[in-house]
Amino acid sequence: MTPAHGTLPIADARRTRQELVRRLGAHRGRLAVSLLTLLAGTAVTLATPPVLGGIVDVVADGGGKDRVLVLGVVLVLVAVAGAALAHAGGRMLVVLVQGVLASLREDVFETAVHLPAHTLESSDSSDVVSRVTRDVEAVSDAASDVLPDVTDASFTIGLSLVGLAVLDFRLALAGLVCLPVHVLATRRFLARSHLVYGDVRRLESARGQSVIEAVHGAETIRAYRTQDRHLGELAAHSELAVARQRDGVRLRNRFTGLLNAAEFLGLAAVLVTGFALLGSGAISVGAATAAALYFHRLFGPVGALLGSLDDIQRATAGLSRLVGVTDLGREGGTRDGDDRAGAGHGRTVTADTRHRPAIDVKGVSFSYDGTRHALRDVSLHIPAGTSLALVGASGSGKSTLAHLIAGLGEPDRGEITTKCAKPSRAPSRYLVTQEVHLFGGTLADNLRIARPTATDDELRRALREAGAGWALGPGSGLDTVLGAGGTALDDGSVQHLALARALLADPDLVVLDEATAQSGPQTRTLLRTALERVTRGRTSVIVAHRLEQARDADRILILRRGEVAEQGTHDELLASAGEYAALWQAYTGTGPSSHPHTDPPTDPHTKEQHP
Ligand SMILES: Nc1ncnc2c1ncn2[C@@H]1O[C@H](COP(=O)(O)OP(=O)(O)OP(=O)(O)O)[C@@H](O)[C@H]1O
Repeated sequence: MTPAHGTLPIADARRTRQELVRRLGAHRGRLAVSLLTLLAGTAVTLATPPVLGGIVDVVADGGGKDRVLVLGVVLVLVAVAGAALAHAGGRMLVVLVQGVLASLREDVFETAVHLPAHTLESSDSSDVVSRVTRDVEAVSDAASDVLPDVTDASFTIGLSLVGLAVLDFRLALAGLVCLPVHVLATRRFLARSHLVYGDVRRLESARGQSVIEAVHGAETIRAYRTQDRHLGELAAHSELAVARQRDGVRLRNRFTGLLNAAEFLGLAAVLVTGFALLGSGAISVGAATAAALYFHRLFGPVGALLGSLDDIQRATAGLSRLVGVTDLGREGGTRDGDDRAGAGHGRTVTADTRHRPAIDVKGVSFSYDGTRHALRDVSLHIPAGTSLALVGASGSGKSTLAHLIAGLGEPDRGEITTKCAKPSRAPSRYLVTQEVHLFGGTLADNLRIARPTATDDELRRALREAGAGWALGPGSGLDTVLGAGGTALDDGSVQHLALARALLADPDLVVLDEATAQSGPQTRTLLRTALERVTRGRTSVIVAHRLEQARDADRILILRRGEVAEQGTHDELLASAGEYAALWQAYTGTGPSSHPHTDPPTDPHTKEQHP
């Protein structure tokens, strides 16, 4: 019953860059040292071509062996120093970037683990899995294998061109002949590979989703004998993914071919220019040799740089997907009653009622399948700090509306806005549903999911206020182990714990969907008190399962087939003698009254079919 569709968000290029700069900026000192070390390594090796050119000149002039020997020793020293500096700089850079990535990875895991169950459910589970595995891997591999090479290659290219220009600017110009081909090939490659790699990742995700669905639903698939259909779907997804991967390989081969052509063109231009300059006496044979060597030195780095582009593209795509997840946690907004969004960001304990939002729902329509409306043109207003009860037959759209207000999903039409008196931060939202997860661990662990910093006293207070004082009685306590292998709790008790979590989370907006559906008559009064405690002073939306919950709310909205049938206070609605008044009469058996003297025997809902 979740209105959200689609996959998890992906950060745009600007936001991804911003996040990268922010994370790297925190280590700018170390970053500068590693880059300077790499630059120094490249600068040292710049001496190689002129020294080799010097050897050529010495030999051509018939110079002594000693000078050749000295130049030979210089060559060795240059090579050793260059390699040592490149190694040290590269290592420093990798260690730094891996550290930054480790913290990003932790944030992604943290956010993913604490995402509201409904957000996870509404996205393909393989999307989440592929982000925390393949995307993290792609970025991490690029950081270790590609980044040092790319940095080194960039420095080598820049400094080699400077070296060429120092020998003779005409040689540098000749070398630049290959530039237009490089630029054109690269632009074409980047424009297309971006799409192709995006598609490949999406198709791989879809293929993963088919596998996960088939595994999860194996029993059902067997029972309905739909193995062939599922295998067919899986094969179709695989074929699409492989076809797109093939497009990627083709694109890359074409790109590499163009790069090679450009390099040979450039080398030919440098050799011809060197020959001409030598003929006019402008440069020596040694200088012409050095120029050819400088240009030849570019082959490797340019190839490495451009050849890494697809790794960089892949890593950038992965990074955008990772930042998309961490941004979800940063928004800190919606969290499920059973799940806490990322620790450290989001959850706010506030006694400041100015953060309680007023909610405006304007002309909201929503459909799960694009044909039947679950909600149609719903408008309502919830003043800050007040409660609204949603009443209606089963299937009338209560849960859909409640989930949309909780921020899970976007309406197809219309808008839902929140406004608070102190708009310094987004109001925190909390959704309590019937599906309450208990994690393996102690009672205290299970409560601290809602507020990790809560003291034992705060946990006890929350339990008492949520009507779960039994959890502190003899034989129980905060250290009681719950979940598999521990104490089993009945559904009603679990609901009490869910409400205790809501109290600990102390949200500005609380949405209670079926929060008390499990209660038997004995616990009903306790839960009613707990519910009153959770909603008191907070903006709250309650999917009312019993009409006394509606009576306790500040306002009531009756939904019929996804549309608003009536809304008002309990007394107003009784006075208007409409649908709510009729329900109330049937519910209490007392006729119009604001003081029912019996607990209603049954849930007043009947199943409703939408047109
Ligand atoms: N995940 C879903 N996919 C498709 N249709 C859905 C989904 N969840 C609900 N619906 C449909 O949307 C309509 C509104 O459902 P919704 O659950 O919001 O009603 P409700 O009033 O909360 O019902 P209940 O009291 O039984 O929970 C119904 O027709 C229902 O069948």
